[in-house]
Amino acid sequence: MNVAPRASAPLETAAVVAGLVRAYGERRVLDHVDLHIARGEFVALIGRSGCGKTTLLRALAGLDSIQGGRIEAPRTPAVIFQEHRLLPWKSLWQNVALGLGEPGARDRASAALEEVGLGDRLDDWPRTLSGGQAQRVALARALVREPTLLLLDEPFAALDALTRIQMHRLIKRLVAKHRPGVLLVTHDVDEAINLADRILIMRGGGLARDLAVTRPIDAADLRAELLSELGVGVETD
Ligand SMILES: Nc1ncnc2c1ncn2[C@@H]1O[C@H](COP(=O)(O)OP(=O)(O)OP(=O)(O)O)[C@@H](O)[C@H]1O
Repeated sequence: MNVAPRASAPLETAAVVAGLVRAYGERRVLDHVDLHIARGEFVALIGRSGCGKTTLLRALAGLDSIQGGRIEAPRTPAVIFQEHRLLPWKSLWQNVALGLGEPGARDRASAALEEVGLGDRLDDWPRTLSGGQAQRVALARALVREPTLLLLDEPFAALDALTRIQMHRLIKRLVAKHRPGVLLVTHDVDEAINLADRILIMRGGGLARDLAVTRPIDAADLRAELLSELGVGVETD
């Protein structure tokens, strides 16, 4: 029997959010938010301080209750925060292997640490790491479980500019390889432009804009558009 090939493979879903409501008392921070993230897609979420970015990320992570709507993700999402959140009393490989279970946990942790360039530091302690190295371990710990959804809450914000560039390259490479869907919360417009396939602008309890980033891009134009959307404007002197 001949089976006709499908014209285009359907996008594998990393997360679906429909009609999401998150409220503190009477105040709705998220007011009917809809969002779809596909596997392998890198989505950046930007918006003014206090608009609800972290609230959306925490709801997706299952860390907070929601007051309406639904969130579907095929597997438990992995989350990386601004601080590394490594356990100081566990070695690097033990941090990465947390919850993996035997057998093979050390080997899997070792391979994950190798991927982030720390394969020679397995038995070291978190306190011996720089900020950038600690975030690499957090990345290894997130990816070792092959999550279908990776949630990033400003993980590069506390790093110096050069380390941030290195981390951008690393995460781009690892996302292309492991293909989780990614939601990155960031204040940094240039970071969003550099990393994302789509940039969402959050405003007034919802996603006000959904901009596809098609490369090659005119970064200056996109930057100006994003700044204008964020109500910052561009200096002209
Ligand atoms: N536990 C809480 N109780 C009451 N209000 C809260 C709570 N957590 C957050 N909020 C409010 O919800 C709104 C959204 O907060 P959220 O942290 O999601 O914003 P954000 O966009 O991530 O901000 P920032 O960019 O400054 O990190 C803010 O007005 C905040 O004051």
